[in-house]
Amino acid sequence: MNDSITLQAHQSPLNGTLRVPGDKSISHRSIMFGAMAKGHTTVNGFLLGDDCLSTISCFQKLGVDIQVNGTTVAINSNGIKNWKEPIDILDTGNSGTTTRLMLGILAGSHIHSVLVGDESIAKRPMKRVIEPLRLMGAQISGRSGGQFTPLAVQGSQLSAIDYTMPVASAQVKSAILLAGVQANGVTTVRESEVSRDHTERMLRQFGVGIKAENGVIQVQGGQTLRGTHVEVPGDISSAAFFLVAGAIAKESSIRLEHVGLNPTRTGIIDVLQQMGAQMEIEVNDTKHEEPIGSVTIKSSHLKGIEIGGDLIPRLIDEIPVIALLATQAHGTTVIKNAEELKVKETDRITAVVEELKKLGADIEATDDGMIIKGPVTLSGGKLQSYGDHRIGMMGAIASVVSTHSIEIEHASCISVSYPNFFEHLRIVSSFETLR
Ligand SMILES: O=C(O)C1=C[C@@H](OP(=O)(O)O)[C@@H](O)[C@H](O)C1
Ligand SMILES: C=C(OP(=O)(O)O)C(=O)O
Repeated sequence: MNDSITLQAHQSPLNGTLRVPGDKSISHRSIMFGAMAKGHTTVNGFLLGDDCLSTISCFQKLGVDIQVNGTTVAINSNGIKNWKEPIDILDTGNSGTTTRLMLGILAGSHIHSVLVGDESIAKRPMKRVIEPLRLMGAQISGRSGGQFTPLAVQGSQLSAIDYTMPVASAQVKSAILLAGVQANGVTTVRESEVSRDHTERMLRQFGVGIKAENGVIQVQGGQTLRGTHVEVPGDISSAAFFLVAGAIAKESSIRLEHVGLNPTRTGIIDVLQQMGAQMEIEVNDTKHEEPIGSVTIKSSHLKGIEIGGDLIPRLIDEIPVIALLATQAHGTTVIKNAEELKVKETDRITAVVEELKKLGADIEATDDGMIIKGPVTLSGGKLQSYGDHRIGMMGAIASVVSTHSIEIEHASCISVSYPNFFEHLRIVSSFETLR
């Protein structure tokens, strides 16, 4: 597919106000929980990205009535027990979240289904979800003993487990909790590093009793979800690209409004603060389950830092753009404990290092992250996206400081999480304001 995009070297100030599209993690869950619930659910600010559209199409194949009107979605369901068995495969596209959370949901249902995704999904590890689900009694088979898609799920009555997570993963945690809501008994999930907690927050919103304290989450099985209203904040993972752009471009100021500021997701803000970025944060909405606010960032003199430990799950998807940020910081930035990057849409350690090197960055891969030395003047060139939206956007943002134009190959993959990304990049580079 020839869908490359060339960005002229910008090197001028960036200015403007943006409202980034809805949070991807929350958008997925709003559809899943609305489909599981009895009654009517409305969603505001839904992300019309390819991944979330895959989630909608899977539930429509299960017979759930889902109406999309712009970024508002209405879901009418009689609960899981009334889903119909699909005669077609459920296509989860490029979405790890859809694939893994649906495994947990479908394992406890009454139906048979087959989950298939794209080439990237076929390489991503599913054993981490299948293993705990099988301990609950799930009947799942797939390639290599159920490690990879396509995966066939024969729904059955599940039993609760007490499970200690071997990896910090909100997808694994959520799959177990969503199976747990349907199981006999109390399911306990223990995490040593806290991962995003949207599932816990949203289950509460749907009327489910759930306890979460000090990394121990417990849910009693047999509870019924009740339809509700979900307000989706802007995605901080999308905002991250413009936070970095504003910090590294000269004489710039970018304001991002209506962004989700859930503390399990704001590692990027911690990193920018530790690097010395000029930033203002206002939390202006705490009436919904998820805190929402505005972040303004200005061109900054940045210094290299060490990023690792329990900060990693709080910024895992932002690491590609953080690596770009580090190329413009004074000193050395070390990113460690981030081996999970190897099993995302692509191996993001290799992809980031290879592509930033093409622009002249001083960056080297390590077993669990990367080491970046800065500041370095970035050149231009032809970059690969590897079909990975976050790698594509990292390359595009590099053009705000590069000396020559940057071509991004297969840039259409960016619509997985940020369909109007290039429009927003144009807005901040030409002083317009979007409301
Ligand atoms: O639960 C979620 O919505 C997500 C969890 C993270 O994945 P892991 O659970 O694999 O860390 C993240 O990388 C992904 O983009 C979305
Ligand atoms: C890893 C990501 O998503 P998923 O796991 O849902 O494919 C991402 O959006 O960066």
